[in-house]
Amino acid sequence: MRMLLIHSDYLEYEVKDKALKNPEPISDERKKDRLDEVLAVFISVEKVDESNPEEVVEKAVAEIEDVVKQVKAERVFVYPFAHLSSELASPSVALEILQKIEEKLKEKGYEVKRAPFGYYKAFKLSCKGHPLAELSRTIVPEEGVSK
Ligand SMILES: NCC(=O)N[C@H]1[C@@H](O)[C@H](n2cnc3c(N)ncnc32)O[C@@H]1CO
Repeated sequence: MRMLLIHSDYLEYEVKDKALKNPEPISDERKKDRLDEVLAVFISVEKVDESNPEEVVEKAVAEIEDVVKQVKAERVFVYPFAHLSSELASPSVALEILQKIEEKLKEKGYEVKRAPFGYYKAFKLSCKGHPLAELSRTIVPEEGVSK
């Protein structure tokens, strides 16, 4: 999994078109959305993640929480982003992992939104520009260790 984390004044998106034959079904209110004072987390789920999705979710949540605390972000935007890797996981596995990341962060008490999966989206982002405002993380499951 590859993550690009941008501490932002805001992130807003608008769904434009389907990018997959069967994108995630979404309600009207999720066609456009915005969060202010947010840690935007752009995530490419990778093929290697399919060997242990649970472990990858756990590690991703830990990394996101670590950055949230460092930058003192007030909320998190999980953003599916298929452009950080050339070894992408299947859409079904990727969506499941992204939904689990959202769920676990909410369980920890964070205010979280997740941008719709399987669409082309317009987005606006205002990066805060401080030294920790732009970070990347790579997460891989342990070799052959399955729970
Ligand atoms: N910018 C627009 C876009 O990326 N659209 C992507 C993601 O929303 C989603 N997607 C598909 N596979 C993946 C994956 N492995 N990881 C993350 N997202 C994925 O499906 C769209 C087409 O690839």
